[in-house]
Formats: sequence, structure tokens, C-alpha cells
Amino acid sequence: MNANANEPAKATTDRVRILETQVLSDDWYLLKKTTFDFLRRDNVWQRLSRETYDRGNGATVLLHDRRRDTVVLTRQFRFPAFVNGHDGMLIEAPGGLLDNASPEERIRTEVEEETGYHVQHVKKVFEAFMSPGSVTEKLFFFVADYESASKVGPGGGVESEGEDIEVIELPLDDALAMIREGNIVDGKTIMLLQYAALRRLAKSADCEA
Ligand SMILES: Nc1nc2c(ncn2[C@@H]2O[C@H](COP(=O)(O)OP(=O)(O)O[C@H]3O[C@H](CO)[C@@H](O)[C@H](O)[C@@H]3O)[C@@H](O)[C@H]2O)c(=O)[nH]1
Ligand SMILES: [Mg+2]
Repeated sequence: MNANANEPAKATTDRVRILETQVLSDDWYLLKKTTFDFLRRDNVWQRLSRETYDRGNGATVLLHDRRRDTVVLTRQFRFPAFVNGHDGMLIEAPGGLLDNASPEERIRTEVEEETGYHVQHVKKVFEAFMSPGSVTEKLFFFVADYESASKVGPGGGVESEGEDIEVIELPLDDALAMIREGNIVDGKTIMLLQYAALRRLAKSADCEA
């Protein structure tokens, strides 16, 4: 809503004036602190300072076998979750950073590296900022069909990069129960599993109609 209903709404770029950007850390990824003026809705410019953690964008995929109603997930150690009180092992949908590739291209390579499943077609279902107050990353979400015959390798990730990824195949219903029980606590994974549950719900409503 506009502060003054008679004035046309301003583009966001006209409401932000960047004054100074400071690199706080440029090691594995990039942490910056930016000072900028922001035009509030009441037409007052306010000086703000925000840190942004830039790791590029990422992609993730839910592998679903429609015939058996199973999904493929990964289990690996996540240090940031460990330091925040979780025991560190996280069950997640496979995925990773784009490294400048297209999301579709990257996710097919990543899923094979992490799970050993080769998927031909991936369908994009949505995009989301996962921590928009601090992390610049936008995540591209995909779903793909798989079957037992799609398994072409062991998966597990790249050992030299410190990846040690366990591949788990389980019924979709069991995965949904694990969210309720607090055993799946990763945001992207919860979003994809709930997407699959909603799609199943919509399909069964179609059948009843
Ligand atoms: N040396 C070093 N290695 C790191 C560091 N941070 C990550 N790595 C390594 O960089 C690689 C990144 O692997 P990817 O599969 O591309 O990414 P990810 O760790 O699964 O997670 C990213 O993508 C997800 C999207 O599915 C995101 O959800 C997640 O937050 C993250 O951005 C892994 O080998 C990881 O060990 C670091 O600070 N130092
Ligand atoms: Mg990964």
C-alpha cells in the first residue's frame, strides 16, 4: 500500500541508496556489511546497515517413485546444525549449490553424485528464499520420478570435499510421520515432502470428483 494514495508506487530500486559495502569475510563464501538509506513507506529516508551471507544459489529435488510411493533422502553431518544444539545428522532432500550452472543442469548432476540415482527429467515446482533476512541464496525446488532401475552408482557425495552422505529410501508416509515426530527438521525437505503430500491429496480429490 502506498503512503500517499495519489502518488504512484515507487520501484524498490528507487527506495534504496547504497552508501558503503564492506567485505567482512571472503573465505569459503562471502560475508558483507552494507550501509544504505531506505525510503520508508512514510517517505522518510532511514539509514540502515545489514550483513549478507552470499553463497550463490542452490537447488534441491524430491525423488519420488509413484508406483511404490517411496522417496529418496540423504543423511549427513551438518556442522551449523550441530553448533545450534542438534546432534548434527540431518535427513535432507538431495541438493547443492549451483556453481554458476543452470538449476536444472546442476540438480541432475548433484542428485546422482549424492544418491546414485540418474534422473532424466526434473520438474521445477517453486523457488524460495530460505533465510531472506541474512542469506542471499535462492533455492530452486524440483521433483523427479525415479525407480529402482534408475540407480547407477552408490552415491555418497565427494569424499575429498568432506561429504559422507548416506542414502535412505522410505515410504512417503514414513517421511511425513518423521516431520511430525521432529526427526526431519530441514526446511527444504519439509517443503518438498509436504508438496508431495498435497499433490497426492489433489489427485485423490480428482478421483472422487
Ligand atoms: N572447506 C570448506 N568446505 C565447505 C564449506 N562449506 C561447505 N563446504 C563444502 O562445500 C560443498 C557443498 O556441497 P553442496 O552439495 O553443493 O551444498 P550443500 O552443502 O548440500 O548445501 C547447500 O545447498 C543446499 C541446497 O540444497 C542448501 O540448503 C544449503 O544451505 C547449502 O547452501 C560440500 O562438499 C561441503 O562440505 C566451508 O566453509 N569450508
Ligand atoms: Mg549437497
